[in-house]
Amino acid sequence: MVVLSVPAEVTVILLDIEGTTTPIAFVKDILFPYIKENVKEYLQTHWEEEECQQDISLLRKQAEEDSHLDGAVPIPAASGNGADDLQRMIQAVVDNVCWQMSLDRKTTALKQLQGHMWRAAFKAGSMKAEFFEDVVPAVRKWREAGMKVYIYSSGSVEAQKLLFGHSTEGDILELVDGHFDTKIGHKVESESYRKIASSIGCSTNNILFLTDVTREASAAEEADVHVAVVVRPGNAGLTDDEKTYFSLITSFSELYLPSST
Ligand SMILES: CSCCC(=O)C(=O)COP(=O)(O)O
Ligand SMILES: [Mg+2]
Repeated sequence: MVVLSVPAEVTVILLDIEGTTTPIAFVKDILFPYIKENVKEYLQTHWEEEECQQDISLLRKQAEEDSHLDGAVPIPAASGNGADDLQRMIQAVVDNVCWQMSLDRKTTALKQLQGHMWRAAFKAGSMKAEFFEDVVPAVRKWREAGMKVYIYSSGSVEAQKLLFGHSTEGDILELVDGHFDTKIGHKVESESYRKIASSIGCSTNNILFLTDVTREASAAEEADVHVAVVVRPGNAGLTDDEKTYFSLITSFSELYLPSST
């Protein structure tokens, strides 16, 4: 087995979700189709609720910022003129959400709505989050060795908590010391990692970030964060240069903590 030694200065392990702790297939084949199939009905049922109105305001603001993009879908402001107008607005939000999802966009607006929609499915027990089998044993071991474990995903903090709270391994939320999402900044921007370190109260070089996306790994590395790229079944392939440049692991069990036995 390949072993990757964790530098002695590392005290925090920061984990991506999709493609790192959790199969991309679970996200693409279960989580995302749930949104596409249910978004219209969800909006019709929850339209009057404050949380839903906040989600729509955020989506509308994002749609304005996106107006210069090819194929962008605008969301008109409410005119308050009857049922037809409401149905037109709902359809515009549905089309906007589907357009964003067709590009796998990671906007805070889209991720916030998705998190709110998944809540019902997770709480009803009709959806359970999948984790690779090495994840839970490794995280337990790291914590026993004194490491802090944080999550940084484009999925909203609320969605992250749903996944960890309702997994095929049971409720594993207690294994996580804290969560970050795109509210702190995007994962391909170095500044996000500096803000995460500052929020945890450590230096960036005390963090080891595990992700499947090399652009995220590069951004973290630019901020002086240690990184390893996680290679999992179903993940996007890496170029030869990326394979040479980055430390690669295929399982969390390949990480060796000098402080553990
Ligand atoms: C709580 S994660 C749900 C999956 C998701 O929406 C997503 O965008 C995953 O992105 P990641 O940053 O974890 O690769
Ligand atoms: Mg990922």
